[in-house]
This record gives sequence, structure tokens and C-alpha cells, in this order.
Amino acid sequence: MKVLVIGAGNMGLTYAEGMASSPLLSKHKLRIYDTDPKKIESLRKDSRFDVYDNLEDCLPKAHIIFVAVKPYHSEGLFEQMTPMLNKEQLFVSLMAGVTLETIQNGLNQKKVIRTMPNLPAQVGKGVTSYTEAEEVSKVEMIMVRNLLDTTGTSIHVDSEKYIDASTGISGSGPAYVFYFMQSMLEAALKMGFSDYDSKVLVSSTFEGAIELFNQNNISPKSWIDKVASKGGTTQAAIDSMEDNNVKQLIQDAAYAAFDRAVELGKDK
Ligand SMILES: NC(=O)C1=CN([C@@H]2O[C@H](COP(=O)(O)OP(=O)(O)OC[C@H]3O[C@@H](n4cnc5c(N)ncnc54)[C@H](O)[C@@H]3O)[C@@H](O)[C@H]2O)C=CC1
Ligand SMILES: O=C(O)[C@@H]1CCC=N1
Repeated sequence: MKVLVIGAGNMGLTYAEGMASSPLLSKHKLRIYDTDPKKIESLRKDSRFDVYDNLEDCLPKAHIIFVAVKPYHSEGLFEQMTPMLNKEQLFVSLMAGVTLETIQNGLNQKKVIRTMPNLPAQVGKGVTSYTEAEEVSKVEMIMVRNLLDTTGTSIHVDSEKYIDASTGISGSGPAYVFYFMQSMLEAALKMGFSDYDSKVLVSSTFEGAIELFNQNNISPKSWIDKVASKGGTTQAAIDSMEDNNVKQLIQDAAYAAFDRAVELGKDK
């Protein structure tokens, strides 16, 4: 099977790297197309990929095409792609907001799957939500799911609403975690720890907490109770967060990303 990734940026290249070793690709190397000459030059040094700088050479014969450009580049790209397509091809969008209908109309094609991946896919720990147009067959869905799973785990959702919603939780979510990490790093530095010690204190704390959460069937709220002694230090920190409405602010942030995904879909 010939798989083509269009757009070798943060997300496209991450997916390309994950899928490059998939047995589904059999004897064919993963194909990548990008318009940035510098990127092309550096990708050509990577023996896992067949790298292209023009669509005519890679698009017409591809079976599954992943589209990983920025949403605002999609319209121009679709116009360029349309004359080279055939009805057997399957399209998988990684783009935030851009709806199945917009992609179908833009490409004049029916077989489209929309996904929302996230960046931890770079270390095989991504989570991707996905949903499909009704013209996509069950076999095609299984093939794509197997490809998505090369970058971590995936969840099927029944409607595009949940693709936009997962953008607010998992797609943009790693940035919220990094925001929290950055805030704690800055606090550690202010307290006088070295760069190295601050990094160890913060990253080990995150890693340990996630591990506890994953290895036990206990809610984060219950874990908070296990850390916090009555009248102790943790309670002082949690009270400070509650007084400052931090929980509501985080939820507002997740909804802001969700709303922006919906808005991006309407911009098209
Ligand atoms: N970065 C992230 O964490 C996530 C990104 N996404 C989605 O992935 C898509 C790509 O985002 P990033 O990888 O972060 O962007 P990026 O800017 O890192 O990569 C985009 C790539 O597309 C290339 N490109 C631009 N126009 C092109 C064209 N006409 N043909 C071929 N290549 C073209 C650029 O040269 C660049 O290499 C976006 O639609 C975004 O919504 C989704 C989930 C997470
Ligand atoms: O910020 C963005 O628009 C993309 C989608 C989810 C993560 N990055």
C-alpha cells in the first residue's frame, strides 16, 4: 500500500515516522511531500522516506493520503490536488477544524477520515480521535486505524463535534500540561534551585503522578486527598488554586480551544 503524507511539519513528520515501519506499507516506503526546500533537503537524508517536492510525482498513485498542512493552507492545496485524484483514494486529515464536508467539497472526493492527533505521538504516546464520512468502508477504517495506532492509541468518535471537542482536550492538551510545567519550573527557579534540579523536580513529579494515575483506578481528586494532610502544605496550595478559580480557568481554556476548532471550520 502506498501512503503519502502531505506536510512534513510537527504533526505530519511525527505521523510519517510512526507509520514508516508499519507492516501495512509492505515493500513501499512512506512518501512525503512538502513545499519547503530546506525541509525536503533534510528529509532526503532519511532513508525511511521517499521524499517529493512536487505533487504530480507522488499523489496520483498514492492509496492513502494524510493531509497535515495548516488549516489556512488547505484551500490552495486542495485546488492543486483535485485534478490528480481518483475515486479509489482515501484521505485522512490531521487538520484542526476543517470539516469532512469542506474536505469532500474541496477535493471533490467522498472517502475522507477526519482525525485529531496530538504531539506525544513523537514518542509513541499520542492519542488520536477519528471519525469518517459514510462513504469510507469498514476495511478502510481498519487500515487507517492500524496506521494511526503506530503513533500511540486512537479512539473512534461518532461525530465531528467530538473531533472539535478532543481538540480542546487532547489535541491542544499537551500545551496545557507544558504550561503547568513551565509555571512550576519558574517557581522552583525563584525558590533558588538550579536549572538542572528544577527540571528534575518538576519532570519527576509529573512522571510519578501520571504513573500513579495509570497504575491505579483512582480519580485525580482522590489522589489529591492522599497527598494533602489536613492543615498541611498541599491543602494550602489547593486552597490557593480554588480561591483563584484555577479549575474553572482550565476548563475555560479547553472550551476556548474547542470553540476555536469549530470557528476554524466555519472560516472555510
Ligand atoms: N502541532 C500539533 O500539536 C498539532 C497539529 N495538528 C494539525 O496538524 C496540522 C499541521 O500542524 P503542524 O505540523 O503543527 O504545522 P507545521 O507548520 O509544523 O507543518 C506544516 C507543514 O506543511 C508544509 N506545507 C505548507 N503548505 C504546504 C502545501 N501546500 N503542500 C505541502 N506542504 C505544505 C510546511 O512546509 C510545513 O512543513 C495543522 O492543520 C494542525 O491543526 C493537529 C493536532 C496537533
Ligand atoms: O493549535 C492548533 O491549532 C493545533 C491543533 C491542536 C494542536 N495544535
